[in-house]
Amino acid sequence: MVDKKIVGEKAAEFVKDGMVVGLGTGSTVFYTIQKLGQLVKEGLSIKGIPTSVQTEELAKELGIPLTSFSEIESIDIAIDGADEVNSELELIKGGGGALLREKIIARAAKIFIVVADSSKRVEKLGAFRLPVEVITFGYEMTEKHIRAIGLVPEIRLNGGTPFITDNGNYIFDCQIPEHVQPEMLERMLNMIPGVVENGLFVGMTDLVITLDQEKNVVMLRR
Ligand SMILES: O=C[C@H](O)[C@H](O)[C@H](O)COP(=O)(O)O
Repeated sequence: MVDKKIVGEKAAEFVKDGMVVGLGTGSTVFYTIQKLGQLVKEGLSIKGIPTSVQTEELAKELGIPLTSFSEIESIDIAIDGADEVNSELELIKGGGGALLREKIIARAAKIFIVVADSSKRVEKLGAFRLPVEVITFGYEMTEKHIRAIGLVPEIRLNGGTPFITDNGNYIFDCQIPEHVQPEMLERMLNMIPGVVENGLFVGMTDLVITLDQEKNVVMLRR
């Protein structure tokens, strides 16, 4: 909890007056958003673009002005959490089900910052099952195709029924093969009809804000 707060709040230092800011989703970036809410109250002028309904509600509660893609040309900075980060700054995201909007916003951002306590740092991606967002039509067939490329998918449930994303889709949480290149897997999955997006973020992260064993803030750059 404390670790998430330290890295989350640190990221707010990168946000400057006048910026359009991609607001991520989850319990780490929660602290960034809280801090930004405080700075806005103190006079910081920014526009947020949220990656989920949950974050939109939080930002509204905190008084952070929001914008949308119909009003902006680009995003100056996006800040988000991650479920796993490797040494190449490749990520698995989507534990909270927000991966699709998160990837759209990360891709649109000039700078993409990840806030991740040390528990998220891994040598190899994959201990955390990879979230894959699929449309509901034909999802049984989509599952077979995902299985056919070597993954072991399991539909995400919420109280016994399929979890529904903010976009009205389902999520398969997938065990991924032991020796797989994240970039190749990201592409292969997105070629399957019915797959909308997957939680591999490759070549997108500019900076990871994390902690070392002594709890000092560490910046990992690409
Ligand atoms: O869909 C959720 C997002 O990808 C989150 O950024 C990710 O799950 C990390 O969340 P947390 O900071 O709560 O561990």
